Amino acid sequence: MKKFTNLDDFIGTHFIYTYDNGWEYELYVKNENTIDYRIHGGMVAGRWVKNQEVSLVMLTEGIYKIAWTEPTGTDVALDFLPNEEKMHGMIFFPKWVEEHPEITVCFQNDFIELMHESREKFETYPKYLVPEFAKITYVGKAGKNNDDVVA
Ligand SMILES: C=Cc1ccc(O)cc1
Repeated sequence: MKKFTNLDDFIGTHFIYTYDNGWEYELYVKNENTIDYRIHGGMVAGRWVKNQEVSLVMLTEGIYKIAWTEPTGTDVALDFLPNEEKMHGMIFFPKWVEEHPEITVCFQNDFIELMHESREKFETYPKYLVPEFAKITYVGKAGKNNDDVVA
C-alpha cells in the first residue's frame, strides 16, 4: 500500500539514504521550503546544515523534487521516490569544493562568511557533477519544524 501520496505526507519526514557511490546522507524535510541535513559518509562527511531554504514540489503522486543553491555555490537537485525506497541526487560542486572539501566540513550555519569568502577566493569551474541513485534506509515521521532531528 502506498504511504506517500501528497505533499503533506512528505513534509516532516526524516530520511537516511546511501548513494550507490557509498556516500551516506540524512535529510529532514522541515517544512514547505526548508530542510536540515547531515552528511555521514563521502567526500564531505561531517558537514551539517540547518534551515537551508529550498524549492520543494510534488511532481506527481508520491514523487518529490527538492532543489537549492548553497552558500558554497554548490547546487543540488534531489528526486525522492519514497514508496520505492529510492531517490536520485544531482550535485553540482564548484571546483573549489572538490579541491578543498575540508573547508565545507562544519556546522555551516556558524561559517556562512567563510563559505562566501571561499567561493570568491577559489575557482568555480569546471564544476564537479555527481549524479547518483540512492537507497533510502530509514524513513521517520518527525513532524514539522522539529529542531531536534538534525541537531
Ligand atoms: C550538498 C548537499 C546535499 C545534501 C543532500 C544530498 O542528498 C546531496 C547533497
